[in-house]
Amino acid sequence: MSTDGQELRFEQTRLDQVMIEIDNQIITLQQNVTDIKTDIVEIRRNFWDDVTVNFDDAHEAAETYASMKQQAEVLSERERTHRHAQKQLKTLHRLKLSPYFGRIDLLEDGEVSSEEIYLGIASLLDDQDEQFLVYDWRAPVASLYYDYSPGPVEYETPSGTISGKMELKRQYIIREGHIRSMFDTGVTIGDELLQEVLGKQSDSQMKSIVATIQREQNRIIRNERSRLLIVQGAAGSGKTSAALQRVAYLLYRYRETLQAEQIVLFSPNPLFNSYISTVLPELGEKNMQQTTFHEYLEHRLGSTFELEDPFTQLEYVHTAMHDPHYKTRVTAIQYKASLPFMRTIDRYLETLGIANMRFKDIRFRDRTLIAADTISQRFYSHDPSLAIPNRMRLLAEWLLGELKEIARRERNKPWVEDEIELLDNEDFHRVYKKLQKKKRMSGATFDDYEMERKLLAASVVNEHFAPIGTEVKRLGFIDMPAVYQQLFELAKSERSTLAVEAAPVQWDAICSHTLEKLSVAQLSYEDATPYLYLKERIEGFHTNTSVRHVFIDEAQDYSPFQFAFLKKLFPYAKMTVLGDLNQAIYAHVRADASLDQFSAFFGADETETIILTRSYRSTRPIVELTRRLIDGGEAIEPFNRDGQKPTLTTTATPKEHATKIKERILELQKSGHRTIAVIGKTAQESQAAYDLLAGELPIRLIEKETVSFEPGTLVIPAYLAKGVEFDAVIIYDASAAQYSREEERKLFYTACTRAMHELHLFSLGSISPFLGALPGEFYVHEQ
Ligand SMILES: Nc1ncnc2c1ncn2[C@@H]1O[C@H](COP(=O)(O)OP(=O)(O)OP(=O)(O)O)[C@@H](O)[C@H]1O
Repeated sequence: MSTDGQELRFEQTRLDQVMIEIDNQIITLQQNVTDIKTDIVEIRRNFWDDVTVNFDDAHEAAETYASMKQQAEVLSERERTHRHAQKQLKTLHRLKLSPYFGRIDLLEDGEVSSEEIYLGIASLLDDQDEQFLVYDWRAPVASLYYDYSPGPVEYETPSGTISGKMELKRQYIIREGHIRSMFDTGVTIGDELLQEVLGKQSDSQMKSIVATIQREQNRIIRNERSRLLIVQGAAGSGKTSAALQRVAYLLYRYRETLQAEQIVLFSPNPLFNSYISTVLPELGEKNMQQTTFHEYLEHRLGSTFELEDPFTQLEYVHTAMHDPHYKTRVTAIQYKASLPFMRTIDRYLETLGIANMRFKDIRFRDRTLIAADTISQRFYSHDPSLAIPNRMRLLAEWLLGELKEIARRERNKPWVEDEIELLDNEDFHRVYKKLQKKKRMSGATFDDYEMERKLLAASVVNEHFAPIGTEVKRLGFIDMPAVYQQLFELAKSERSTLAVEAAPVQWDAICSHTLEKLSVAQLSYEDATPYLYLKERIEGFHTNTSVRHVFIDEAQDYSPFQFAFLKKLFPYAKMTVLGDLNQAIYAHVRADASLDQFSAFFGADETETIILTRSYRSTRPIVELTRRLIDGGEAIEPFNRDGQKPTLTTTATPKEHATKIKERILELQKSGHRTIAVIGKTAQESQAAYDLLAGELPIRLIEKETVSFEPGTLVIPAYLAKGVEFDAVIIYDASAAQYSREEERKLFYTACTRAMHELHLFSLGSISPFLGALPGEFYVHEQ
């Protein structure tokens, strides 16, 4: 229902007043900022003038120190105030663009008149600092706006529940100081506003959704109780959006204790990182830490192995069906992702506590200083009831002591003499000074030459031994690759005492294949987490205790093994995992997997699951088609936004195929779409598509290394398009040749659900059975 002219005038007048207030505050604050800056420059310039420097005696030195400290404190207080004022100024400028988006009139129980509460991206107080002209959308009272329609309401505050009656709920679209439209809304947050927001052209960056957060999404954003929050949501249902607004909410709610650095988001790929990077700054918050699971693995394992990335693994799964090892590898991918495999490693660790731990010789100049056997004997001489990492630490201490002894003996070796001859003047000078100091200190007289030689020898040896010591401190004497390799050797041998839990029938072949890879220092993606887990259990877990919240987006792509690992890694963090099993594209995700598997990690009491079924990204006709591609798709509700039906074009030859796609791209460009994506099944197919199209159109190929994209036309493999969206999507080849195996269904679904306004499918030859199974009414078939 739209409101009448008088109301509109009232609202515009109020808005004008708020705009004037914002301008006034900007002017005052700007002046403040300039003054503080002048102060800072002044303090820096005169820092030493205002400090009395005198080091004549201990008392004067202490005075000097105190005066310097005081001056430094004044400076840092001014700098803090400056940063704070700058932040406020930025907030005011953001408010100026659109001071608020909603209003609720709340009559609290026991009050005689209602309060008009305006909601925006930040709070704004009047010039007396008394009345809220705008409330931050994260304030407790603001939850009413998202949770209720007019009528009886209640909300939680830190001091208890407040109840009352909501008499009005209104929404605005404000641009440059003018109310462009306003609606009084009912149950959901205005369809009109959502229609307007969702109907816009996409960008290469995600936008914030604070003005139109839906009730279910609000439950995710404001959830504070659960240790583990699981969000299962259809494609385009706002999982990522809810996650990001949740970060903003947590930073506001716990602003005294929580820093952005204590929140980590695991995202599906580097491109996605840049896609979402502007949302939090837009909301006036710093970005949380962002990484991909692979980046983490790489950081921990990169130099030991040639580490396969998940996209290469995916590429293999979708292109190497004719490889004789294919079945073995796919089974290995699934098994190594499982908890039975983790438990097998746990059992292996128990056996290592008793025998078979693998060590490296500590070597120097082609000589063994301490043999692996000696290290092993020492390791097993420790009390076996001590945890392995503790025994390793004791071992490292012992080795450092041994090395010190060896270093002392080493000083008389001929190579040391030779190196001394090669030393330059500076080294001699350094030793000479040391010698003088020693003499002064001891008051002794000794043979300078003899002493100098000794010192030089010690210095030469120490320099060579320092890296060995560092390596020992890093526990580099453990032969980790051999320990991991041995797991497969032992598990394979028939006499093995190591029971492999739930071993697949191809286990022997898996062992042989894994050993082959390891022998050339290659670590497959499926081995990376188990390897790191084993390493951590031996060396001691590198837990991160400062992180308070971990967000895992696209959680369906994480294996139980990886999730268990992450839980150990962040022992004090609450977890928010968001996913959609219909978009599970990795081979390690079992067909019967469910996000509920994660709940076992924390137990039912500490876990909450929220299901999002409404899809906002795509138009109704697109959702009508895409939801029929998957099992259980009838539960997905399209948001009622109209648009063209998807099209399907079948072509007979590659030439015709390329021509038709080119024509379609040109049409889409003409009709004003900002982002157009040609989505290939794999990198291989995307490269082929790019080669065909690039000569005649301005088009960009997105590869796994690409970290950001600009609006325009691009070719992208489906797995890199995960989490991202485009105005128009062209499925490069929706033929049976590309998408017919069950494993390809989810990849196909993921690709199609990237479209916001238009979806065009092209098929070279006969169409995919996934499409063939749909009634023709869901797309327009073009020849
Ligand atoms: N409440 C909302 N108001 C406005 N836009 C919304 C809302 N919820 C979701 N959207 C929009 O819908 C689109 C999809 O949202 P988002 O990417 O967060 O979904 P998702 O569930 O993470 O999707 P996917 O799993 O397919 O990657 C985005 O353009 C987002 O801005």
